[in-house]
Amino acid sequence: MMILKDILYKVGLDIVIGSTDVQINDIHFDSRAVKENDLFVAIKGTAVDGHDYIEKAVSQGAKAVVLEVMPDYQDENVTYIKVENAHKALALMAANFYENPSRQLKLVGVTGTNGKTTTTSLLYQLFKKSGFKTGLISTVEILIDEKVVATKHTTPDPMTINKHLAAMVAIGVDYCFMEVSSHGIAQERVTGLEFAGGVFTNLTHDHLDYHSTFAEYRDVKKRFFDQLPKDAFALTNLDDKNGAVMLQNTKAKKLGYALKTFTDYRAQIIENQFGGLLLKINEHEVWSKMVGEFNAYNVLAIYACAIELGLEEIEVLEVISQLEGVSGRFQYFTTVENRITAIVDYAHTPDALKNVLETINSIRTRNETVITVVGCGGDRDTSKRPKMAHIAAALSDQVIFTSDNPRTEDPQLILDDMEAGVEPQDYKKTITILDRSQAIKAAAKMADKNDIILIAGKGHETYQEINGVRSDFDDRKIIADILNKLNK
Ligand SMILES: CC(=O)N[C@H]1[C@@H](OP(=O)(O)OP(=O)(O)OC[C@H]2O[C@@H](n3ccc(=O)[nH]c3=O)[C@H](O)[C@@H]2O)O[C@H](CO)[C@@H](O)[C@@H]1O[C@H](C)C(=O)N[C@@H](C)C(=O)N[C@H](CCC(=O)O)C(=O)O
Ligand SMILES: Nc1ncnc2c1ncn2[C@@H]1O[C@H](COP(=O)(O)OP(=O)(O)OP(=O)(O)O)[C@@H](O)[C@H]1O
Ligand SMILES: N[C@H](CCC[C@H](N)C(=O)O)C(=O)O
Ligand SMILES: [Mg+2]
Repeated sequence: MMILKDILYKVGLDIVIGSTDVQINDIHFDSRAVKENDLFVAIKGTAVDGHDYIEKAVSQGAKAVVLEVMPDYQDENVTYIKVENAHKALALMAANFYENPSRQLKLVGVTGTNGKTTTTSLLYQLFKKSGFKTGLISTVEILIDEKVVATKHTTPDPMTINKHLAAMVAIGVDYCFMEVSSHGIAQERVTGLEFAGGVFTNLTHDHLDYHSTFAEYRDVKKRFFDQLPKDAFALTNLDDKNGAVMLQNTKAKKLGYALKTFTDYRAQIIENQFGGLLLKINEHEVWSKMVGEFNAYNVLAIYACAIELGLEEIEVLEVISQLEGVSGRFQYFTTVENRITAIVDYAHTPDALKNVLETINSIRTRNETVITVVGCGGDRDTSKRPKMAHIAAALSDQVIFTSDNPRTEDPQLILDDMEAGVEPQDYKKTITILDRSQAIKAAAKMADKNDIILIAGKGHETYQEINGVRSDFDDRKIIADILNKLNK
């Protein structure tokens, strides 16, 4: 409960009709959740306009409404507040409502197309192992130190973020690592949070349905760094074409990390095998269980971040060698009988798929066959479909195209979009099997002694969404069961 006036602190108000001296129980941006004495925020969304639900929210007991356009009909018992940007207002009000928890711990945001979950989860593990109470807000889960909370978004809405940050503060969490998605920045989900640091991983093709051009996608990511305070650090990957752009206008301390460019934090790959990476960071050799060149970037980023947050170099390097891989990211096992390796990876962008397949190709020791099972999500960027199919076919020996959360789309049409990207010389390598478990089964049947099966796109996910309905589905369980049944 909080007085409306206090909730509105620092929210620029255009027009106020009614009193701001009223008690507010809770804040909602969905009319369906509004109860007696709540505040409703009307948001113009991508599907509908929250302004159409103002009367409904009021009829359910809303005491105040924050909006961008004043309605013709106004209830005299309700306070109406017009703001310029309701997304921004919601974020600032959420921070006020939970008493600005981000200021009471050290919050670090990680943005970029790929590597956010990996980097934040490794940072969480690193700080836990170094003895701190730690928080994590990620695609896979939210962790309030050791308490696990399920999540549906990479970057949740501002009420959810602030609620969980407040729960972290309440139990004495010192550091929280969170993923900052481009949707999150564009929709102001992270506005009003005080960050101690920001990290940029990389920028490649994704979400070009939502951000209409690559330049727009890049500029949204940059906005996160533009908003960092002076005493924060801004750490960027200088081997990425857009790495330097992120720091152009930031007030924060500018830092770089790279394998190929001379900058503040540098690493060298000495060995890259299935068992992990041997890296040289600052003249020290460090072993990591993470696999592939792309993970060398993730490891270097967490090292730099830990140093910037004041941890001791030698201790950090020691802990890095103990860190485990992240759920559904290059998660693999090998069968006992025929030494078939099955890898489940969350590669759902062209660049991620290319990295994972190049990693597999560079570290396979014999002439094993690489069999890839991959699909593309429905109701998401259609332009990445042919690109992902092209990469899968070019870099594998056999490919099975299949479904990955078709959502409301016709699964066959998604596969048609994908197939259009396959080069004629690769046609004979590819087949399509709509049903994902059948596709995985076919891959398992094809696999011979020492072969490698990559199952890409779903990683940690435990569902398959078809026609808007989610059913239980876990790539890891399915491949393990089938290989077991086939006695491979
Ligand atoms: C495209 C997108 O990002 N949509 C997000 C957005 O919803 P929206 O703007 O589309 O909302 P809308 O349905 O048009 O409704 C507008 C407003 O009317 C309200 N409403 C609606 C109906 C009603 O009866 N009453 C009512 O008040 C809604 O609550 C909303 O406030 O704001 C909602 C609240 O924060 C999000 O849940 C929703 O995420 C949807 C479900 C989604 O799928 N988002 C994905 C694309 C996403 O956000 N992904 C990113 C990045 C993923 C990654 O690459 O890692 C993420 O951070 O997860
Ligand atoms: N630093 C990196 N550079 C390029 N590719 C990476 C990197 N780290 C991980 N990947 C690849 O991208 C996939 C997704 O990784 P991760 O889940 O860490 O990314 P994310 O940014 O959190 O993705 P999302 O946008 O879905 O939240 C991995 O499974 C791997 O294939
Ligand atoms: N956070 C990403 C994840 C995609 C994962 C893939 N399995 C899919 O469903 O498309 C998105 O919403 O675009
Ligand atoms: Mg993620």
